Amino acid sequence: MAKQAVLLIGDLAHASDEWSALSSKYTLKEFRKGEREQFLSNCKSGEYDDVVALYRSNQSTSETGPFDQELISALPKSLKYICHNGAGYDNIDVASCNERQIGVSSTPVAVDEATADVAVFLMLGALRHAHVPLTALRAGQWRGESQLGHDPKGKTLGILGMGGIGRAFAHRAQAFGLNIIYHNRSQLSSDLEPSYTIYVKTLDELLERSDILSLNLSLNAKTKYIISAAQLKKLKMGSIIVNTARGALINEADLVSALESGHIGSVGLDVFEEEPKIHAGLVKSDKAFLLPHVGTMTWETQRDMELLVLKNLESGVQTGQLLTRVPEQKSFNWVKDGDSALASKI
Ligand SMILES: NC(=O)c1ccc[n+]([C@@H]2O[C@H](COP(=O)([O-])OP(=O)(O)OC[C@H]3O[C@@H](n4cnc5c(N)ncnc54)[C@H](O)[C@@H]3O)[C@@H](O)[C@H]2O)c1
Repeated sequence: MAKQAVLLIGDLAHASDEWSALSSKYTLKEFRKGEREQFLSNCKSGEYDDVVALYRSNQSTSETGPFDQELISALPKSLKYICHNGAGYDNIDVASCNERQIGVSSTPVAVDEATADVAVFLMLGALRHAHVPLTALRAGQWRGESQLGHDPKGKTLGILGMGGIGRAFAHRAQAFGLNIIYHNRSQLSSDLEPSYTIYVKTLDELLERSDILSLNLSLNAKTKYIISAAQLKKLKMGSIIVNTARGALINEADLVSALESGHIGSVGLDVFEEEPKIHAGLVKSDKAFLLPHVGTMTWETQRDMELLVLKNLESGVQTGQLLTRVPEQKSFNWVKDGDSALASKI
């Protein structure tokens, strides 16, 4: 019997050997580099007509463009699984995948620790206005215009979105003596909810009580601009915002106005509304501690993410189950539930 085919889109940096080893079981096809038009044309020509599962990533969006309705409708009829490398998958039109009954997995869990580490780094950087001494030192001005910062101890940290990264951040934040409150779509079950956190029922209450607000929820049509001028006003004067989730959760222009007025004391941001473009008001602000979306950029985490995508791909092809299927697909009757016990150990 002919081997089933799997397709790699974009590059692998850490799991090339594991990918190559799959050739004993599957026909390996690759679209490592190219343009969207070329990829669409390959789909139409029948080149991928035997492909059952594909590997893609946030990075490979630069080769194919987003997996939007146009691209998903061009994918071969044989395709059953899109195994995505990235915890965020806002560049995949999941609704179109649902229509075609294509399963989609992402890489939660593997990203939690590294991204939470960056959230801590950003929180401390924002509390200390670290941008000023860092740039002064390299300009030969020693401390330059550095001013006193703030301690985290005794402040209230409000976490919006208490998933894997939110919980990993809470775990770290506890060590700094912060009081931790959170708001989530629903309160976490007792086995998931850390004992040192308090659930608040509304976003408004979270905003009103927080000294530091951390965004840890996913971006979708409902959460875009969840923090805009009206929500920023509800935060205390001088409060701090940390965002490691997605830039478009915050209206960046409103954020810049709030920073300029002093209502927001400082920000620590890893993500931006129109990456790689950054609002000029943020770039020039001494109150903004900024990183260029490096949340998961460690050797260990990048390798774990690549391996998890390959595990999803194999699990899909072998058993019909994805280990870390995106939550939007969990209620469909064509979905076979993954082995959640296994997924939680990854
Ligand atoms: N900076 C980076 O490099 C980086 C790395 C990994 C992930 N991320 C981003 O972080 C986000 C969170 O990742 P995660 O793995 O913790 O996701 P997750 O799915 O485990 O958690 C998200 C949480 O947000 C909650 N939520 C969703 N909508 C909400 C709403 N309207 N109000 C309140 N809560 C809501 C969900 O209930 C869930 O508990 C991802 O979606 C991704 O975009 C960024």
